[in-house]
Amino acid sequence: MALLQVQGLRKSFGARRVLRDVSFTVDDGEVVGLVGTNGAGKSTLGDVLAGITAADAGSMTLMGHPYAPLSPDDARHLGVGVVQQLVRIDPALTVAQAVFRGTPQAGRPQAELRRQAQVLLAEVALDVDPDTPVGDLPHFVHGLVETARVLAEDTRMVVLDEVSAALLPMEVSSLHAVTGRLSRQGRGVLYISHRLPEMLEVVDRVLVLRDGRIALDRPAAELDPVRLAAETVGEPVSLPAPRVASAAASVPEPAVPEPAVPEPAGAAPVPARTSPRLAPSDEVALRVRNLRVPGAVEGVDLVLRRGEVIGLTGHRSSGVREIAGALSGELPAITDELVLHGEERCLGEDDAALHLPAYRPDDDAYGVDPGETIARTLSQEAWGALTDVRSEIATLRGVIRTVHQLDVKTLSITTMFGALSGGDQHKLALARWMSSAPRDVVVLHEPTRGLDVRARTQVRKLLDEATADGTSVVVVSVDPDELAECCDRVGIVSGGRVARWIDTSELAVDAVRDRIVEAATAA
Ligand SMILES: Nc1ncnc2c1ncn2[C@@H]1O[C@H](COP(=O)(O)OP(=O)(O)OP(=O)(O)O)[C@@H](O)[C@H]1O
Repeated sequence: MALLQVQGLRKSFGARRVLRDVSFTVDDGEVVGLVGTNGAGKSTLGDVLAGITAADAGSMTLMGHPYAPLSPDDARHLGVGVVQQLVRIDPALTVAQAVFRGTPQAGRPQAELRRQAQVLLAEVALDVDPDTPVGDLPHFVHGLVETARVLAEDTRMVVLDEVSAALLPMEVSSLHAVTGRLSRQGRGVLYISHRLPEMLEVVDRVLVLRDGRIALDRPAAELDPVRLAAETVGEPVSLPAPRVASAAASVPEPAVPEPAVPEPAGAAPVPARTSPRLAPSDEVALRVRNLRVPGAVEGVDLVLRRGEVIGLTGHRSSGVREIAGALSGELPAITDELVLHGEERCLGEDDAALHLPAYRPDDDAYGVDPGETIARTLSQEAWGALTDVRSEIATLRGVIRTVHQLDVKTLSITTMFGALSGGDQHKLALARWMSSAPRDVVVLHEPTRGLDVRARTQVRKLLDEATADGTSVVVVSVDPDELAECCDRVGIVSGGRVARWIDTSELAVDAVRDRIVEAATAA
């Protein structure tokens, strides 16, 4: 008998039919991956399992008993724990209180909870003091605190909704160790992720949610990331090409026409390749010599050419966040030399004025009002300045074009921004930010986080357009695939310095990813 059985689940939001007929099972001790494009309905399914939202039709059983939770507490009580995507824990709680909230242990003495929390936090590889207020933690840590809470609970089924999205490769390994432990305890795990190569390492079976149904249910051993990406979008996908290539090394388009429908699983899909772009110019957009942030950055030299994209990555305590903070002016910094757009500048002890515009998906609701419509969100200031119906029509056409180009799953541009899926919100927020940021030198934190394979290509196109216009970009990321796909060079930060630069030109994306992981692990 299956641990969890889901049969004919349906869920609509107004006219938007998200889950049309979803049926699947999860067995005791089984780790099942759930993938789908942005807006496919993965979190909606997680929310139904968590008792956050009710299905319109269909049935579920857990351990053979009817399962229809009325709230997250009810779901936990019945045996299902869910770590939600974009979870926000009450900032006033300490980490120990957050880990044990709602569990049978919650009433135990604080000292005991503190001790037990320390053990669970170590299991999820989270190096924080259990007395730290949750409000002091970066957002990505909330998912790990919730994962520690799941370990403290006595649930039979666990849903992990994009917990790995903002984690470093070594942190993902710790998460996978936790997943393995849950499985050995006989618990079932539903693991939702867009990071396909990593996901395939940990799951037994994969479900693809497409067009409101489970379009594929297959053992992980029979899949690879390229095939799975194709199954996810329902058509052959582009393999990311090296970002910069000489004409001789450029990868030709496939000679065979692409089939309109997906190949049946078992036959290799025909991969198209995105074209590599030309090398950036020799003109220096930013030169920083001996950048220091007291206590964190020991002396970093950066040279960023016009139209170039460089990446920075490293362990949490490597200093990479502080380098980014210094570049965007959030942290005071000192340099021996600073050249920005050909102009010599000076950063002294009292003058930390390097204010490069920075985009962060971590910002609450991406700095956008979630109650505002897509139309207003994308048209921004221009909306208030509209003087006649023609400019209004032109603005709305632009909004519709963006929504269409970015493949945002919505029936109308009057939909509230906050009602979009996490990935669709991120895509639109980034497009909005890129269109309003000065065409200059910018810092992007994890520009493809939580995006499906097609959306990653769209973001890369946005980057290519911006760099072709002369913008230079510093990408700060934990995800080696993102760095490999987006950057011309990647700096591995360790001990407050760039320990090594990896040149991505003319290398396949997998080769770059392997080098980044190897260098970051060694550092
Ligand atoms: N409360 C809501 N009101 C209206 N529409 C909603 C609501 N919640 C979800 N939706 C819609 O349901 C669809 C599925 O969203 P969901 O968050 O489940 O997608 P997802 O597969 O998790 O996507 P992502 O990978 O981007 O996180 C989206 O089109 C979204 O706009």
